[in-house]
Amino acid sequence: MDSCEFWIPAVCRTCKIIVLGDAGVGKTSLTHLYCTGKFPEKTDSTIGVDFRERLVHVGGDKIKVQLWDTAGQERFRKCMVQHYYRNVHAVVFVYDVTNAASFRSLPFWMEECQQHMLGPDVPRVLVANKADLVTVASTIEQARHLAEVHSMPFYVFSAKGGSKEQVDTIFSKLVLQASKQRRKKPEPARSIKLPSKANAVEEKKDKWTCNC
Ligand SMILES: Nc1nc2c(ncn2[C@@H]2O[C@H](COP(=O)(O)OP(=O)(O)OP(=O)(O)O)[C@@H](O)[C@H]2O)c(=O)[nH]1
Repeated sequence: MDSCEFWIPAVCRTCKIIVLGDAGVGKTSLTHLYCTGKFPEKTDSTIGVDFRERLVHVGGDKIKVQLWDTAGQERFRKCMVQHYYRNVHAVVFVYDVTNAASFRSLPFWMEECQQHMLGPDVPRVLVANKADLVTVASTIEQARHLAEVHSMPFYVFSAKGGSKEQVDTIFSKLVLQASKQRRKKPEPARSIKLPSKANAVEEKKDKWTCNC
């Protein structure tokens, strides 16, 4: 992981990426690989959400990539759903090539994004994970087609066998796209707003600038 040079003005931007897909498709493994460079030997079902971060340099900017590794199991996610979708800058959809049901669930995850006002301007990618276990009857061609229809980059990947460079390719393109997208958007009008105490923590998280 790159680190902030302590003597440089400590300002960077945060890019919030949510990782969505059925339980067990490898969301935790993928985000872990990106943030630590290693495939985790053991993972537990995510409850609610896990956060992982990595500092990267994109086109001269310092960006804190904040990954929201969401729970795939409905019972572990329903209380958190509203929080996942606040101020999202990019989305990673993951399915498991050995699990056709996880492929069939993709429209559900896309629909959920839409319901939470994530429009097509929010960059997204589709990852077909566990390619090391790929079988003849795999869904890869259908997934490639789905990605094309939704204008998403598509990656056939293995969090287990994939290298740090490969996982970096998936995320760095997404972060670059998200940061370009953000530049296009006008700054929100400045107004005086007194946040309630309950919202204060969430408000703080939503800001693009941070001290790190
Ligand atoms: N062979 C193989 N196994 C993988 C790969 N990615 C993840 N796994 C395994 O699949 C299982 C589930 O992985 P997780 O990363 O916990 O899946 P998840 O999507 O985060 O699951 P939830 O937190 O329940 O939503 C674990 O046993 C991982 O070791 C992969 O690329 N290849």
